[in-house]
Amino acid sequence: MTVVQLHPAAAVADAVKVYGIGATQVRALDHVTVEFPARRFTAIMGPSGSGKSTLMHCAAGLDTLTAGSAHIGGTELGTLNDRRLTELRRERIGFVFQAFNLVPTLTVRENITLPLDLAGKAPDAAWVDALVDVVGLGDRLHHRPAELSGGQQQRVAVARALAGRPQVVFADEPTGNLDSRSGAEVLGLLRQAVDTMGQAVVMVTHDPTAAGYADRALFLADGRLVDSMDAPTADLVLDRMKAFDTPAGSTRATALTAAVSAAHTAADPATTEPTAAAPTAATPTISAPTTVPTAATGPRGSDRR
Ligand SMILES: Nc1ncnc2c1ncn2[C@@H]1O[C@H](COP(=O)(O)OP(=O)(O)OP(=O)(O)O)[C@@H](O)[C@H]1O
Repeated sequence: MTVVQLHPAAAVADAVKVYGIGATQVRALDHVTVEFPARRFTAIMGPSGSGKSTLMHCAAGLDTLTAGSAHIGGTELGTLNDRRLTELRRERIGFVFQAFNLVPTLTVRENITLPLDLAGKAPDAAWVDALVDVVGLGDRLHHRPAELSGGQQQRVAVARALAGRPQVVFADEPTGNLDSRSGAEVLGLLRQAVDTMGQAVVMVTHDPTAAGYADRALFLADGRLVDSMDAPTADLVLDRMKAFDTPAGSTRATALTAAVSAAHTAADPATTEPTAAAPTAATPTISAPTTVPTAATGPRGSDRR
């Protein structure tokens, strides 16, 4: 029997990020090791300034590490020149930002296919149609972003992130500008992308309710990975976040650092993918959904167990 070496969708190892020099130096990441498995939804949480965005930006190749390494699949980002890194971000990563970041002059459909157009690739019409159905914007395809609600715009952004069948979608506070109902729709879409399309999703959030949609929540404090929670619920995450506000919580966070780092270095064979077939833009890692849901999926805990 052939034994196949497996890779997570994304990972950082012993990641250090230092901003500034001398007295103004900030250690935003302090020896963080974490894997983001394929087909899993990971939430990154922690107090303001704990390094969440820095971790996401370095894992996604939007920023460079001071020390340590970052991988997308089997590719180490530090080995790529600027052109290859840009290609990798365009072809293997989907992004969803708090501010939607749609192009105002383009229609909904044009925004969804923009990453493919920029890459000079013909959109897979059946796949785009399936995404449009999933995000429920079939009657808005020729509208411009300004003619849509915030929630609708973010649903377009999610469809755009999924359009190229990326290896991983990074979402930075995707519900930060939305009311709770629109936020729930967007989170349901991300959950659905994981469950029905096999997508890996990594989301930075302050919101315990949002983290409740994830398979695992990671907690950062002072640039360190200090805790993790499988099958998080909003209440459990809220309780964990409250602990950061107390001296005891800080102490506990410090004590947990080593254990959590060690746990995350262990590969998860059930949720990783073959090295020999490390996906590229040409490797279909996501299959089109066979059914088109009529409503956004709820939090992981309520609809899957
Ligand atoms: N470009 C930068 N230059 C200097 N310091 C920075 C820079 N970006 C982030 N930092 C610092 O690094 C630390 C981590 O910032 P980061 O934005 O990653 O935290 P965060 O957990 O995402 O915070 P928030 O929840 O408030 O968005 C903070 O102390 C921040 O001030």
